[in-house]
Amino acid sequence: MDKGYDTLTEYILIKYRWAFVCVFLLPISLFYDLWFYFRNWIVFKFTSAPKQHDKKVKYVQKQIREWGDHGKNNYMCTARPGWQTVCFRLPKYKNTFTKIEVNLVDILEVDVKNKVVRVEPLVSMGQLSATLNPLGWTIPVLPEIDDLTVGGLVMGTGIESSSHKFGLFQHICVSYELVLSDESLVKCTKEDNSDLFYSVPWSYGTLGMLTAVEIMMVPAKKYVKITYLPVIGEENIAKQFTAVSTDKNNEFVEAIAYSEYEAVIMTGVQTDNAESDKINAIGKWYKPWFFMHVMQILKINSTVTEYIPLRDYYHRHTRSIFWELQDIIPFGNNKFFRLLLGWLTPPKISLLKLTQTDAIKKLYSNNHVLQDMLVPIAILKNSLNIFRETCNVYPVWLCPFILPYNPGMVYPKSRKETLYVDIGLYGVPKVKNFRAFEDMKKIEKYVTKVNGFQMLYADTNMTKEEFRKMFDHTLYDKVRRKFKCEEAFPEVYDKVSRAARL
Ligand SMILES: Cc1cc2nc3c(=O)[nH]c(=O)nc-3n(C[C@H](O)[C@H](O)[C@H](O)COP(=O)(O)OP(=O)(O)OC[C@H]3O[C@@H](n4cnc5c(N)ncnc54)[C@H](O)[C@@H]3O)c2cc1C
Ligand SMILES: NC(=O)C1=CN([C@@H]2O[C@H](COP(=O)(O)OP(=O)(O)OC[C@H]3O[C@@H](n4cnc5c(N)ncnc54)[C@H](OP(=O)(O)O)[C@@H]3O)[C@@H](O)[C@H]2O)C=CC1
Ligand SMILES: CC(C)=CCC[C@@H](C)[C@H]1CC[C@@]2(C)C3=C(CC[C@]12C)[C@@]1(C)CC[C@H](O)C(C)(C)[C@@H]1CC3
Repeated sequence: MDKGYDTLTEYILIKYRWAFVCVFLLPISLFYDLWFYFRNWIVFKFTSAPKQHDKKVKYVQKQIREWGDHGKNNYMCTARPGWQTVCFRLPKYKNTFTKIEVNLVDILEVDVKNKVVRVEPLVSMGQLSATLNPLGWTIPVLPEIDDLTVGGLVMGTGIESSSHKFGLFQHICVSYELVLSDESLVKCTKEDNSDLFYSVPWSYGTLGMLTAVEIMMVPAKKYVKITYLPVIGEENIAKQFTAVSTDKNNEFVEAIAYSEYEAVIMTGVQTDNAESDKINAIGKWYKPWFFMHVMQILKINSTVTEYIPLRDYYHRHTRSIFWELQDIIPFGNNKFFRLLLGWLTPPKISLLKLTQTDAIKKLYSNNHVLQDMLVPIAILKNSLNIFRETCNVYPVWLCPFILPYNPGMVYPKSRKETLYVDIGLYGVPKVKNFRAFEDMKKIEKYVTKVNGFQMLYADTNMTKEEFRKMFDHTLYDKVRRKFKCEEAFPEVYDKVSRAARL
């Protein structure tokens, strides 16, 4: 038995998680997907969603009224079960708060004239790209995990390789409709109720219940022409990555760093015309995992160009859950496994969460890093060095984004639009004697010092004071007082801190 496991059962549950995943979770994931697919298809066929919307919003209002009638004696949260969310842990508060059913799952209107799509909060990214792309449209920032929802991305945040042009998910949203704690339904935009509009992003459901969102649309083309540029050398990586991120001709920019010295920078533009010998439908079940495919290009060490079908590009990290699936199904990228069972992957993140044992949770808590840190791109090299010294996790995901100087919790302290970069650390730390709490706290302190931000789907070890230092609560506090949120919802920190999550 390997060192580090307390019991034989713990050893088996962790080492052979793949057996459970392959035999049970993959087929269950398939049925789960099919069910939602057909349910949505029927909704679409009978175009009943817009009519149902008002009725469903009234039901949200009714539940909030009842909460008021019952003396407002505890906080409210959505009734969405914690295991369904794209977040590492389960929210503890779902057991104690009043749960409001916000069962709004439909795309309401595709308004081609005004280039806006109106959606309900439980619409997922997979659903949105499947619906809009065949119509010749897309949203400018489409975060890549299929199961991410509009509500979660608005109330938290979302990022994608087009964010260097368009910003974070909230920056492509035109309006939000919310039911507030006094059961009133309000719509907010940059012009109307602007304080509320700017306070909603990163508020994690602590201002009201979101019922609809209008999102900008842009035309979609058939392919993304992607150029892979292998880069060697620390200095070069930061320099070239910054250069391509500031070039607005690039519609998509991301990089994967495989070590301190090696990375592949990827830039893309949409096109309808492809050279047929260079088309690569990376989304097909038998194709290698995307990060492995990119690693091969690093080995070739010369620039490669390919044409990837748009939806395959958007969901390129879905099949291997970035590089997380290799720890769960170690042979998942094997050619035979892909041919035979690749079409069943990935297992649903929600079902993985639902079925994980305490031993696995302990392992991920103590010996796995799952974090996205957002820092100004000017200090990319220094940040990579600090993260490597502290946890040494590779591959590292790099995704640039523009952060406008808008009111709210997250803006550049320089008070002018600034290019930032999301540094995604997902994997097993290779430093000796990794101490999850202390080492991540060190990183959080560094990120605050450089005016950066932590993505809050991940664990945060900050205290409330430290959290308030990273995220400016001035406008948020004002809006909470104005809309009487204090009696209805906890503060963000009390929903995302370690104490609030299991
Ligand atoms: C509210 C609504 C409105 C729609 N409007 C239109 C329309 O105006 N015009 C049109 O042609 N089609 C519309 N559709 C149907 C949708 O476009 C089809 O689901 C899609 O064509 C299937 O594409 P695919 O086979 O490539 O998906 P796949 O490649 O099989 O799906 C890949 C992944 O995308 C996600 N996904 C795909 N489809 C759905 C779905 N329907 N619901 C939830 N998740 C999904 C899943 O996560 C799945 O894992 C609508 C669907 C909905 C729910
Ligand atoms: N590429 C990317 O950008 C990625 C982003 N993420 C992160 O994943 C999370 C989104 O995951 P997802 O599963 O979609 O969302 P979640 O269910 O995790 O929701 C996130 C938060 O939004 C609140 N919320 C969701 N819907 C509503 C609503 N209708 N009204 C009020 N509050 C609402 C939830 O409140 P409550 O707790 O009350 O349910 C919760 O606090 C975000 O935090 C995002 O930053 C993760 C991976 C990739
Ligand atoms: C900004 C971007 C692109 C963020 C991507 C974040 C993903 C890599 C994260 C989000 C949720 C996440 C933490 C998750 C996991 C891996 C990394 C994920 C997918 C897994 C599947 C790892 C295995 C775990 O046992 C468990 C199932 C709990 C989690 C669930 C959430």
